[in-house]
Amino acid sequence: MERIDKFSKRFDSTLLKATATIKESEVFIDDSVSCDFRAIVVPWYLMDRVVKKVRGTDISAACGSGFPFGFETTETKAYMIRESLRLGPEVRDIDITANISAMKSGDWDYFEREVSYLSGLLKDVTCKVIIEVSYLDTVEIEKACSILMKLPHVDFVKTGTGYGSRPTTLEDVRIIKRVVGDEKGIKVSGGVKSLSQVEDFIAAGADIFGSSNAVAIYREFTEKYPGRTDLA
Ligand SMILES: O=C[C@H](O)COP(=O)(O)O
Repeated sequence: MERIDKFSKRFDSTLLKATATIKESEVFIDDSVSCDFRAIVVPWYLMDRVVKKVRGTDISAACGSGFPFGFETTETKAYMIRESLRLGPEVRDIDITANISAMKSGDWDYFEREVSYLSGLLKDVTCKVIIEVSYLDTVEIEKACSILMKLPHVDFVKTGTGYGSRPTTLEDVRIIKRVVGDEKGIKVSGGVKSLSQVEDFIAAGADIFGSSNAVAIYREFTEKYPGRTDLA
């Protein structure tokens, strides 16, 4: 797991709502760069703009594969990964959405085969797998995580897309943490809106966050803890 020593580096700052415009994305990218977040995510067809803006920094231009339901064929998802990596070395993260239908069907062989293949394409890039916990029961979350534990190139279990049926809960994170321990990181995403939520999630085992509200949360942090670089 990567070392995090700065609060801003806990955030993948995301703008993925359906109505995101080019202008809004450009302002969003500039604001996110100024906060020095871990990564920036905008609609895929605009990711080249992120790549240009983060060049020369350690901010990652993070791309998705199969967002937001994971329904594409495995080869289509592999193509999305290869296309993303072709944007440049600034793409240091790929967030793969696992096939939610396969998980709900109990087709865990498909889930494992697909994620194993796709994560294998990402040996030098951080690989996160979104399991969209809002649609899973406890047993399904545990099953998905136990499979991800077997896959060496999976770095993070990611909880959601922001398009699920509910925000991630503390209990979701506790369930994941019980299975993955310190072997995999946990990225909480979907409904993360405030600093107090972030503090509670970290206490439950979360490491990093995907949020469309990262700029506001970062400002809340700097106001609440002036002079601090990270949570105690
Ligand atoms: O993948 C990250 C999501 O876009 C986060 O969505 P949200 O912060 O709007 O819930």
